[in-house]
Amino acid sequence: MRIGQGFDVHAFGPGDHVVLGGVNVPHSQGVVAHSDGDVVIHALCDAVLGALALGDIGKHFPPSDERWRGADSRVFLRHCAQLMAQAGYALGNADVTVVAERPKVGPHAQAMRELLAADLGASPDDISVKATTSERLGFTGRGEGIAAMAVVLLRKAGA
Ligand SMILES: Nc1ccn([C@@H]2O[C@H](COP(=O)(O)O)[C@@H](O)[C@H]2O)c(=O)n1
Ligand SMILES: C[C@@]1(CO)OP(=O)(O)OP(=O)(O)OC[C@H]1O
Repeated sequence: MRIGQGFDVHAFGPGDHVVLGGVNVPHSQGVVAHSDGDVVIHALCDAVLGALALGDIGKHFPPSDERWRGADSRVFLRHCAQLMAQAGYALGNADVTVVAERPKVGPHAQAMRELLAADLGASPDDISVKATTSERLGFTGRGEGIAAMAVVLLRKAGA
C-alpha cells in the first residue's frame, strides 16, 4: 500500500460558479486559475502523484503550457488514474476536505463523489468529500479564496 496527500488553493475572481470535483457549483465568484481551477481535483491529483512518488500536477501539466488553459481538470485526474494503473495500483480510498466559507459543498458532495469515482475507476463508497469553514479566519475566512486537502491510500491492483 502507498499513501499520498495533496493540497491546493485558488483565489476567488470574476465569475458565477466554481468547479469542484468536476461539478459546477453556483457561486457569487469564480476562481483565478490557468485551468478550470478545480481545487478538489488538483489536491486529489497531487495525492495520487505523491503516493506514486511521481512529482506533482505542475510537473505533468505545466501552467506554462497553453494546452491546459481553461482545461477540464478531470483530464488531469484521468491521467493520474492511468499512471496509478500503469504502476500496478488501484485506489483504496480517498478523503477530501474543502476549506471555504462559501459556497456550501455539502449539497454537491454526492455528485462530486460519483464523478471522481468514475475517473479513478473506484466506487463512490471509497471517496469522501467533506467541507469546513475556517471560522472566518485567514484567507478562506475572509472569502479571498478556496482550498482543498486530499489524502489517498493506494492498494496493489487485484489485491
Ligand atoms: N464550504 C462549506 C463549509 C462547511 N460546510 C458544512 O457546514 C458544516 C459546518 O462547518 P463549520 O466550519 O462551521 O464546522 C461542515 O461540517 C460542513 O458539513 C459545507 O457544506 N460547505
Ligand atoms: C492545473 C494547472 C494546469 O496548468 O494550473 P492551475 O489551474 O493554475 O492550477 P494549480 O493548482 O496552480 O496547478 C498547476 C497546473 O498544473
